[in-house]
Amino acid sequence: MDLRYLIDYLLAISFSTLIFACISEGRPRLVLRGYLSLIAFAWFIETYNIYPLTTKIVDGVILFCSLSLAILWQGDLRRLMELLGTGRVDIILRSHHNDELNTSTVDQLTEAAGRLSQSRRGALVVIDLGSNLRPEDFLNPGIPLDAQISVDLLLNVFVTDTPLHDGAVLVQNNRIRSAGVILPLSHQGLNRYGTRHLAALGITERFNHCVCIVVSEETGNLSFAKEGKLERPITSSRLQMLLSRLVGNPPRKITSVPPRKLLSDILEPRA
Ligand SMILES: Nc1ncnc2c1ncn2[C@@H]1O[C@H](COP(=O)(O)OP(=O)(O)OP(=O)(O)O)[C@@H](O)[C@H]1O
Repeated sequence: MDLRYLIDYLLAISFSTLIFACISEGRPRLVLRGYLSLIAFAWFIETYNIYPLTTKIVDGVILFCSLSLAILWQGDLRRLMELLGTGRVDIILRSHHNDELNTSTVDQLTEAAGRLSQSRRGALVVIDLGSNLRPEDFLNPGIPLDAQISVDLLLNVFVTDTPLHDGAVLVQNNRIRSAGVILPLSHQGLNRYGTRHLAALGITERFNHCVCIVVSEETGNLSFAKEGKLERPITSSRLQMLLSRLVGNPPRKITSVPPRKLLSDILEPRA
């Protein structure tokens, strides 16, 4: 066999395996399997070139499927391009986050969030768990702090009318890297959520290995964003449990701060 063909087959198999390795969810894997099978079929009939009409039809179907997938997965494709463009191929290949939280960070974050919630002070904390977030990933990278996490510091940052309270706090490697960070907004739920919550959705739908804690100024409710989904309202014990899962330790019992539920939250759509 021609060596070029052998290299071609090996490259095609490696590339397909790589794509499958990057997609962990069941349904997208099935869709991709169907799409790749179609491409293999098209290649087969084009190679022998004896059925010109069938070739044309299969080409048309592939074009249609490619366009449909581009529309269906536009968010994922954009994220993929962003990661490739910024040279972070390792994040695409990594299936598990490896920048884990430590228990002290979980305690400090939970306590600060609970106290901010009780005093109805709006807050947004992004926790980078291996996405290796960089200044270019934000609309505004904010002010670098590189400080040890403490409840007092978090409470201080989110005091209204101070320069840093607007925007998010970024936590990386169990330290506060920066504050006043302006995150990209999500386009989902535009008339359901305010900008603070849309910012939490925006960053977590672009980067899988990061989570957000949101404290609503309006209601005092706590929310937790992960993979572009928002869980709210949650109690601080639930928050501790969610964060503890990122450490890998079972949660310890703490005094629960019940979420305040407003009728507007139950009835949903917000203007
Ligand atoms: N893109 C962003 N990145 C980070 N923080 C943001 C962003 N947009 C808005 N915020 C923060 O959210 C605040 C405004 O919150 P807004 O009331 O619009 O949203 P919300 O989701 O309704 O929150 P809340 O329930 O606290 O009112 C701003 O003062 C700012 O601190």
